[in-house]
Amino acid sequence: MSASDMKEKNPWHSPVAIIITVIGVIVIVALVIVAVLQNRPLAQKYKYGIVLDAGSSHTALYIYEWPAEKDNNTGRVEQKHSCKVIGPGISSYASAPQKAGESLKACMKEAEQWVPVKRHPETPLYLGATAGMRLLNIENSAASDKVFEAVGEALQKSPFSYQGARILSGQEEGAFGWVTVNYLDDRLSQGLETTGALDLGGASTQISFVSDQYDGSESPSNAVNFRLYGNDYELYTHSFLCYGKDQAQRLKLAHQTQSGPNAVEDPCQHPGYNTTKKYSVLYDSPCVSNRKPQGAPATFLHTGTGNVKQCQDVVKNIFNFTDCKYSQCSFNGVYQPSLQGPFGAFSAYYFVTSFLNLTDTSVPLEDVRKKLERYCATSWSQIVQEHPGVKEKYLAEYCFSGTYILTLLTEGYNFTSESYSNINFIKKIKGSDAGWTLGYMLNLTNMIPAEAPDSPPLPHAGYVSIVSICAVVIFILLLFSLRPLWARHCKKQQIV
Ligand SMILES: Nc1nc2c(ncn2[C@@H]2O[C@H](COP(=O)(O)OP(=O)(O)OP(=O)(O)O)[C@@H](O)[C@H]2O)c(=O)[nH]1
Ligand SMILES: [Ca+2]
Repeated sequence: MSASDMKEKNPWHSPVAIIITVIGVIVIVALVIVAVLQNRPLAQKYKYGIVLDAGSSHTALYIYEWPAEKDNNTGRVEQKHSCKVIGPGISSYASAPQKAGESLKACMKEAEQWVPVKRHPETPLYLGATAGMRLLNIENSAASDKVFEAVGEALQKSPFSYQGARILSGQEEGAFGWVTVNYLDDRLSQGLETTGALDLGGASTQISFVSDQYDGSESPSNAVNFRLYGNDYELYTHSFLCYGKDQAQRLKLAHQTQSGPNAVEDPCQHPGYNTTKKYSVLYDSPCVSNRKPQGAPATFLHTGTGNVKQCQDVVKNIFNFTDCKYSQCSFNGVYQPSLQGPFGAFSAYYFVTSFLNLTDTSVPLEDVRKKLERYCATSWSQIVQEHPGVKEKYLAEYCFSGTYILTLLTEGYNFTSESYSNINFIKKIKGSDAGWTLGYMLNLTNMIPAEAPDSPPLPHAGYVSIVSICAVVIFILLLFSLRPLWARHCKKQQIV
């Protein structure tokens, strides 16, 4: 037998064997590629969104980040960075609107550093204004328009995709705060019992929670309906304009100055506190402007007596607990269903309680009151001496703010000694600030689906295992199918 004959008759060179081998190799390679690529977590690429929270007391910028794939995944949006704008809130620039725009520039530049350059044009940028601009709009809508114009001009110059600036309604502010807290806690995606949200700002305060008692039929204006991840939520929410802590302080002082316009002896200030204040500043807000005493002098002397019980009585005066046309109310004739579930309390609730070491709500309410009593009774000079790094503006307010918070929670919202322990004073959840901004962005970018997303039937490791097993089985079958050819080949070799 010639060498060429051998080559022709060699079963390894028969067309069937070659086809089987080629197909086998292709199938195995294809399966391995599929196993590796299928459902594989791709190299992480991120998308970004920016929200400016134009509050009454200041503006803050938040940058959010999430993986570019699977936007709908639970709890995947995280706060990457925040920047506090230097200066007051944008509503304070009513007489110099241009400065409102300029004040945002430093934080906008910072945002450019935090978001990768190639993502700039596709990154949405929103500005939401809250109670400060609501009040300015009531007082002087032309001035409020000018502030928005200036702010819009400044933001349009940024490389981001500017989506507009607007005033949020109190309802939106409350509802988006609730979405943020529950999203960050992964409660929405898992259909768990939700957490109520308590937000205390400078000019307004919000309460939002789900109650079995509330279906929106009584006081429909307090209802917000959501369908999120396949679950329906009927949320109760209310925003009290003028009951943020700065405006509440004005309401209280306005009440106090009614009885003697030259001086206010204030139980909510520390003994020894002594400052001359301008009436024009105190009454420069629609929350109190109609209460200015006739023929009041230009200034009044504000002194402290540091008595928490009397402070509580003065604070109670700013609430109306008597008028209620509903089955039950919080205050000022506003309907509120019975409190239910845990609550997250953020913004000034947290600033104040953390300063006063009162964030532990397992401490009985009576002990909390006693602690506050001791704090308020401490002389102003001692307070200043003990807190050298703290801004005097804040320092002068903690006695009032602590008393206001306890009064608002217990007398206003009807938290009892027992339900008080359901409150968690929080600043951040898993690294993201609690507040309305994240909920606002999730809503505007449609990032929370109404229906539960389809989860893959198997995790990535499961796909790889199954495909590997298939590949091994096919390889074994291939070997078996080639066995007769291999046997014939060996036989021929022996003959030769
Ligand atoms: N003690 C303390 N107070 C703060 C701090 N930051 C803000 N505040 C005060 O806490 C109150 C609430 O602050 P924010 O939650 O920022 O209020 P805002 O968003 O400007 O106001 P709204 O538009 O009513 O929501 C205001 O009286 C602020 O002056 C802080 O770091 N420490
Ligand atoms: Ca706020």
